[in-house]
Amino acid sequence: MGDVLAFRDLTLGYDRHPAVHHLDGVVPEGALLAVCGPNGAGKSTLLKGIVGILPALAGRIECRVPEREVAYLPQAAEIDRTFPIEVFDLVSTGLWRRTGLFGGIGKADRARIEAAIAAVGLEGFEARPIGTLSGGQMQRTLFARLLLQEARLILLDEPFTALDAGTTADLIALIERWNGEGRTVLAVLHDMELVRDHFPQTLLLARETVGWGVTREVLTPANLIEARRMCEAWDDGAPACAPGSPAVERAA
Ligand SMILES: Nc1ncnc2c1ncn2[C@@H]1O[C@H](COP(=O)(O)OP(=O)(O)OP(=O)(O)O)[C@@H](O)[C@H]1O
Repeated sequence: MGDVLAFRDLTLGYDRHPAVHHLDGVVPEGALLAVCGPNGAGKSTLLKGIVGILPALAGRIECRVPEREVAYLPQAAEIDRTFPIEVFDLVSTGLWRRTGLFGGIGKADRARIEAAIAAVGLEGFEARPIGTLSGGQMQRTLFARLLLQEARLILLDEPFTALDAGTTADLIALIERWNGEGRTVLAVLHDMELVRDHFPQTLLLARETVGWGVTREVLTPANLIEARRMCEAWDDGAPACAPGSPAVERAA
């Protein structure tokens, strides 16, 4: 198995101010990688760069997985819960890439959607409008959709924020199942204990890389202090130091 992602002197940012600076490294296929760092370290920005929402200011991302095989779960705050859609229909959108936007849902697909809803413990919630769900139920719904996507590369931005221990444990079990199937998972996480227990590899980011490798070697007290120091010292108004470059280079 090769690498699914490679970052080549990557700089990402907003209005030409870098938020992720000179990132280099590769993510091997099948990795279970935590992306950690203080608030404002550039973690969400990195995921947005990988999915192509944000073009590179300099350097590049090589993504060896076609777009249809990449799944992305943004932070809960970025998801519009007022959209009038029921749990079943939202979960069914996990099949879009296979069925097409207007493709019908057959009997087999209905069974798969129901199985995904059951797998996240939401049986009986199929007809509930998503606006009436609790935060934990909403996150379970989004994981059910991810289950149907069967993506090779799964990007999760703070998937456990504000979830109780039971919901977190259930969703971690799903992540470990995906990883056991050979899928690559990158998750932005703030809970260092959870990372140490479940994520073998960690990228510690503070706009630049503080450490990247085996979790227990990266998440040392010295590295965590250094990450905080680097973020606090960062000048948000600093210009990017190289001219613009193409966005994500992606496998067809
Ligand atoms: N849309 C935007 N426009 C301008 N600046 C932005 C935008 N989004 C993020 N930033 C800035 O980029 C920097 C990195 O933000 P990012 O959201 O990637 O951090 P993070 O590590 O995910 O933080 P957190 O842990 O707080 O979610 C921050 O200084 C932030 O203010």
